[in-house]
Amino acid sequence: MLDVAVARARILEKLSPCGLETVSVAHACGRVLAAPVVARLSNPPVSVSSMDGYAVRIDDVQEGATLDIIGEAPAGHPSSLTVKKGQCMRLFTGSQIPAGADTVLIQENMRRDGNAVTLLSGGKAGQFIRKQGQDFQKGETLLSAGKVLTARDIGLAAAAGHVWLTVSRRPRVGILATGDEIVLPGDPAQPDSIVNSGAFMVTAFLRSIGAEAVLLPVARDNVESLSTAIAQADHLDLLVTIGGASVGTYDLVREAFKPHGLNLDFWKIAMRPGRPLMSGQLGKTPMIGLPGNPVAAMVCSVVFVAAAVRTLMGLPQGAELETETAILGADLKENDQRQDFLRSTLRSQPDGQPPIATPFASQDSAQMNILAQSDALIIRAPHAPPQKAGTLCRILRLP
Ligand SMILES: Nc1nc2c(c(=O)[nH]1)N[C@H]1C(S)=C(S)[C@@H](COP(=O)(O)OP(=O)(O)OC[C@H]3O[C@@H](n4cnc5c(N)ncnc54)[C@H](O)[C@@H]3O)O[C@H]1N2
Ligand code: MOO
Repeated sequence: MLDVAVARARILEKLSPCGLETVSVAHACGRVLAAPVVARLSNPPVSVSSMDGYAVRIDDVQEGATLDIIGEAPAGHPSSLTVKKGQCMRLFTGSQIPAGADTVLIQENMRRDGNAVTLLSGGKAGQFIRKQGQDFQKGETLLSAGKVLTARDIGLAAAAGHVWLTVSRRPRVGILATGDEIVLPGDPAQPDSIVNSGAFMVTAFLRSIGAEAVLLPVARDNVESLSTAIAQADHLDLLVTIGGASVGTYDLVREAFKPHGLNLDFWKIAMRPGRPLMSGQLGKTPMIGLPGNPVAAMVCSVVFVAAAVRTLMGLPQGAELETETAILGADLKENDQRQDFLRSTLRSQPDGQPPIATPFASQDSAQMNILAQSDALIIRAPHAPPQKAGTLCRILRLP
C-alpha cells in the first residue's frame, strides 16, 4: 500500500493549472491572481488636504495673524488661483492643494469673519497634506501573480485604476456518488437508503476553496449506469467519484471506467480512513476515486482533493501536509501499518502553548456527527508506538 505523501505527490505531479480568464475586479475576490497588478495611476493622484480647513503658506502662520480668503476648492473642484502672501483658500477633506500653499490649518483653530480668517494657533509646515503618490505611484507593482485575492486587494486594484483582472480559471470538478442505496436528502427513502451526504459535503468543501464543483447525478451499482455517468467527464478538469472503490462485488468503478480509457495510477493507500483511494486518468481527465464511507471521503478530500484543486488553480502544493504541533489529550495505542487521521477536538491554551488535541473514542468512518464536531485530525505515522496524553503530536486543522 502506498504511503500518503507518495500518493499526494503522484496525484499532484500529473496536474497543471487549468488556464486563465479575465474577470471584473468586483468579482475577483478569492481568485488566484495570474498577472501582476501594476498601478495605472498614483494615489492620491495629486496632493490633497486630509482635513476641512484652509490652505495657507507656512510663512504666514502665526497665532493672531489674519489672512484673506481668495476662494473655495471643494474636493473634485480644484481652484486655478494661487495662494499668495497674506492669503488662504477654503478647502475640505480631499480637496486639491492649490498652487502657492504648502500647509493646511483646520477650521477649528481659526475664526472666520466674512472673507478673512484669524489664526487662533500656529501650525507645522506641510501639516494635513496627503502628498501625491504617498500611497502608491503609477507604474508600481502592487500585487504579485499567484496571490489569492482578498477584499483588501480588490480595493487596492480598484484604487489603482483596474477594471479587469487576470485570474486562474476555477477548476470544473464533477462529484459523482455511486451506489444503489444512495438517495438525495428529502428523497422518498427505503428502509436501507443512505443519504448522499458524502457528495454534498465534498461539493461544499471544494466550492469553499474556489472550485466550480458540480454535483453529478448518482450512478447506480451497475456498469451501464456508471458508463453513462462518465459522459460528463469530458467537460471536467477533475472527476471525483465517491464509493464503489473497495473490493465488494458491487464496487464497480474500476471495472466500469476501464473501457472508457481509465488509466489507474494507484488504488489503495496506507491511510485510515481512506484505504481504497484511487487515482488515475479517465481519457484526458484526471480522476480521484474516494472511498464511500463519507468520513473517509471528506478526510481524503482535505488531504488529496484540495491539493489537486489548488494545483489546478495555479497554487503549487507540496507532497507534505501543512501540519501543526498540539498536545495529545488522551493516551493512544500503538498504530498499525496505515497512517492514521484521528478525528479530534482542539482546546486552545493560554500563553502561546500548543492546543490540546483530544481524539474521539469512536473513529468509525461513517460517523458524520463526530466529523462535524471535530476541529482537527491527529496524524499518526504508520507503526507509531503507544503515546501518552500530554506529549506532543501533529495535527491538521479541519476546514
Ligand atoms: N473486505 C473489505 N471490505 C472493505 C474494505 C476492504 O479493504 N476489504 N475497505 C473498507 C473501507 S476502509 C472503506 S472506506 C469502504 C469503502 O468502500 P467503497 O469505496 O467501495 O464504498 P461503498 O462500498 O460504495 O460504500 C461504503 C459505505 O459508505 C456509504 N456511502 C457510499 N457513498 C456514500 C455517499 N455518497 N454518501 C454517504 N454514504 C455513502 C455506503 O452506503 C456504505 O455504507 O469499504 C470497506 N470495506
Ligand atoms: O477508508 Mo475506510 O473508511 O478506512 O474505513
